[in-house]
Amino acid sequence: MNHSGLFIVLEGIDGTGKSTQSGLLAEWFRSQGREVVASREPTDGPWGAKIRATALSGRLSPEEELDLFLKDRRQHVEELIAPALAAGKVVILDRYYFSTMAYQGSRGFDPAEIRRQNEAFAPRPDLLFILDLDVDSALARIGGRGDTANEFEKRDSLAKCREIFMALKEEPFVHVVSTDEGPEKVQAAIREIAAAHAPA
Ligand SMILES: Nc1ncnc2c1ncn2[C@@H]1O[C@H](COP(=O)(O)OP(=O)(O)OP(=O)(O)O)[C@@H](O)[C@H]1O
Ligand SMILES: Cc1cn([C@H]2C[C@H](O)[C@@H](COP(=O)(O)O)O2)c(=O)[nH]c1=O
Repeated sequence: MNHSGLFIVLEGIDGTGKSTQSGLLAEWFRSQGREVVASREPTDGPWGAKIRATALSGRLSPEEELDLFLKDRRQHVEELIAPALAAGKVVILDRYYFSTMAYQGSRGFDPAEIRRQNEAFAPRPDLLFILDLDVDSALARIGGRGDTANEFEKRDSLAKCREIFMALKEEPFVHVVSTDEGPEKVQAAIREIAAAHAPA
């Protein structure tokens, strides 16, 4: 999909700092005078809400879960992402179909097939930041946030998710950023890469 906007996605296992960094990045682009649409997946729409409920009540079957994420994303692309990019805005997502590759891939689906299914309707981002942190540190941060690990945040599953994310690292639009250091340092690294790609 050709567009005049800038499409940035942040990915990584739970607790790596995606929400923190996407908020800071949106703030920075707005300070540069850019119009920004920041969003997340699962979305706050009907399908996304259904998915979020299962984080506490217990996960659906892998097939049902994948179906809901695809339904949520189709609505997200149609109603928010595609129109914003067409209008030349900066779109910043906290998770996208790479999370589907990782989390539903860790439940037995082929990540490459998930990617093919999604890229049939979901535009590939201009920049993908994979925030990387070891699983135990990520789980500790979830605890530090005041949350207890939910049904999506089991240690062994997150380790598999991390592997699937890292398998993307050689692709030209992918940038792996360790979040071992403080939020400000991580954001400085992200902004340096984003600035080099932001159209004048
Ligand atoms: N670089 C960092 N160093 C230390 N703590 C951090 C860093 N970035 C974020 N945190 C803290 O770690 C916790 C998790 O951060 P955040 O919620 O942004 O992660 P996330 O990747 O969006 O998690 P989830 O996928 O579970 O929503 C928060 O308490 C946040 O304040
Ligand atoms: C987009 C997407 C997300 N997930 C999982 C990953 C998370 O554990 C939960 C909720 O996301 P949040 O970042 O904690 O808000 O959903 C998934 O399994 N598949 C996906 O496609």
